[in-house]
Order: sequence, then structure tokens, then C-alpha cells
Amino acid sequence: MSGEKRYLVLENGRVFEGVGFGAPGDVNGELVFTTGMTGYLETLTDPSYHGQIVVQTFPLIGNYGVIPADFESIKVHPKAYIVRQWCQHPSNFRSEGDLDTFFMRCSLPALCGIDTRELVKIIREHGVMNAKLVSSKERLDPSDLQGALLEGAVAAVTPKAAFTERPQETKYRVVLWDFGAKANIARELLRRGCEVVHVPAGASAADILALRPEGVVLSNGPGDPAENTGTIRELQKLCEHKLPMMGICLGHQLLALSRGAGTEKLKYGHRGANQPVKDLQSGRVYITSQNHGYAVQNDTLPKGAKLWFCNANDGTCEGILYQDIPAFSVQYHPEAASGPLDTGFLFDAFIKRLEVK
Ligand SMILES: NC(=O)CC[C@H](N)C(=O)O
Repeated sequence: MSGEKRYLVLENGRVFEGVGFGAPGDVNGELVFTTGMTGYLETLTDPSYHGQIVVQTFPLIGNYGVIPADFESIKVHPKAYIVRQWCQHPSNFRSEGDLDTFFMRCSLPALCGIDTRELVKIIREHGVMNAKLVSSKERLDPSDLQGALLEGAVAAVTPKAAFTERPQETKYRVVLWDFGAKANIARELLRRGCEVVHVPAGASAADILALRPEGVVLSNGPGDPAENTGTIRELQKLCEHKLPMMGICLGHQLLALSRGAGTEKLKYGHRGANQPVKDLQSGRVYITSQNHGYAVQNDTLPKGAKLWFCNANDGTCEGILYQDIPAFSVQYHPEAASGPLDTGFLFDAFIKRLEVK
């Protein structure tokens, strides 16, 4: 642990002075907060956080240590990590160490000892903004924080080449279009007898069809969905083949864009494990895990796309049921990890569609 003074500088010039831990180094990124009380390992290893500085609203993080079996990918993705307090003596039979040692090993600079409640209130009022974590008072000038910092995010986390995961007994072949997929998406599919062929973001519709899948899952991923113009074009072509499709988070946004809908950046996004979404068919509300900054605009849904779920807090689009193609998509994470398993039934609904094909 460095124990040195570190400064968090916000785009609006506000500075928080705290104590550094984890790796040394100055970084900048988009500052976002997550409200999950647990699940910090899943958050740290979720590729959708690529390029962001993540603040945990829960004041004490790290109590159950570092458990590699809970990771959602093999890497830590945020640029920096901010907590009120981290636990120096984790207690859990599965733990392999503490956060500080882990962050030093994976080169993640972190900050503790600031008033995270005050910081989160600023983000909520001002909206998401850029920030930097620096260790010298000489670097407090925020003028280098303007503009988008997240361009090309998907390219940084998508696999370089296709690879396959096999279940004990294969019933179906599913392509997972992998924009930085969380591991639990593949686990949910494997558990249901799917061979999962991960394909990189740059795959074409023809590449995917050549694999002869029974269905396609579009994964989560980082950054602004609208910048993935090549993928959106290929997705449009793929839709003509009427394969069963399921989109999750970024995958949901890309599918909507390929059908002619628009996306927008939310003021501060939804990140946490207790986001309520309402099923507009049944009226039932589910508690879901979420991590996104953009959303599909409800008033841009094309003909053939029906709003299925909306966020019970702010009414934004949380899911679409397509009627002209055999596809549905959700803005939240049915694979949870971490978070409630309420909506795991969506994987069963997808498998059902593979059966009738
Ligand atoms: N988890 C995700 O897939 C996030 C999608 C997209 N990058 C967003 O922030 O909205």
C-alpha cells in the first residue's frame, strides 16, 4: 500500500484529497458510481467498465477478499477504483488475498479515505464526467479532461480470435458475439447444453452464419454503442436470416440501433445490483443487476419492436421484444454476477426458441 496522498480531480475542477492504495500511476477516465453492496470482484473484472474510474457507494469494500473463481473475465478493467474504506484483513475461506496486494499485481491505482457520498451526489447532480487520479499537487489542473475518453472501447476488450467452450453434453450451438462478454453469460448457456462459440466484435454476418449456429447471443461491452458502426451493419444483415437472438446490455443497444432505433447517454447511468425493471406485459417488477451509461430511446423504437421492460425508477427502456424477427434483448444483466437471479428465466426463453427452430 502506497499510503501516499492522492488527488481525484473532476472535470469541473473539484478536487478530493485521499490516500492512495494499489498500484502507483496517474490515470484519467470517465467517473461512474455503482451502488452494489457486494460483488466488487465481478465489478472489477466486468469488461464493460473498461476506461472508467469506478466509485463504490457502499462505504466498506473488500471484506471477503479476492476470489478468482468469482471473476467475470481474466483482467481488471476500470482505470482506477475509489472506495471510502477498504478491508485490510478479509475473512473468507475462499479468499486468496486483500485488495491492495491484488491491485498492485494488476496495476490498478486506487483511492480511499474520501467522502464518497459527497462525490456521488456531485455525479448525480452534474451527471457523469471525466476525472483523473494523480499523486502530485502540480497536476490538479482539469483542463486535460475535456472530450470523450472512451473511443474504441470494444476493440480493447473483444477477443482477438474466435474460441469455443463446450458443455458436458452438447444440445445446441450458440454464437456469442463477444464485445467484452462477462463470463457468466457463457456459463448460463453451457449449463443449458449450449456449445458457445465466442466470435470477436469484428466478425461479419457471413462469418457467423458459416458456424451454423442455432442462435446468437449479443454480449455486453464498454463504450458508446453508436460508435460500433461496422458491427451494427453486420447485425442488420444477420437479422435477415431470422436466427433466434438474445441481446444483453451493449448487445441490446446494438440490436436496437441495427433495427433503426436511437440511443442516448443517460445523466449518470444505472450501475448496481438493485435496479427495478417492470415487465409491461405482466406488470411484474424484477430486481436486476445493471451497468450501463447509455439507453435505447423509447420514442425511437421501430415498427416490429415492442417495449417489453422499462426501468421502474426513470421509465427508460430496459428490454425489447421484436415481432418481425425472433429476437429479444434486455438492458440489464439476466446473468447477474453479481446480483439477483430474478431474470435468469430469459436464458430458458432463449433456449426454447432454439428448440422450436
Ligand atoms: N454493460 C454494458 O454492456 C454497457 C453498455 C454500454 N457500454 C453502456 O454503457 O450503456
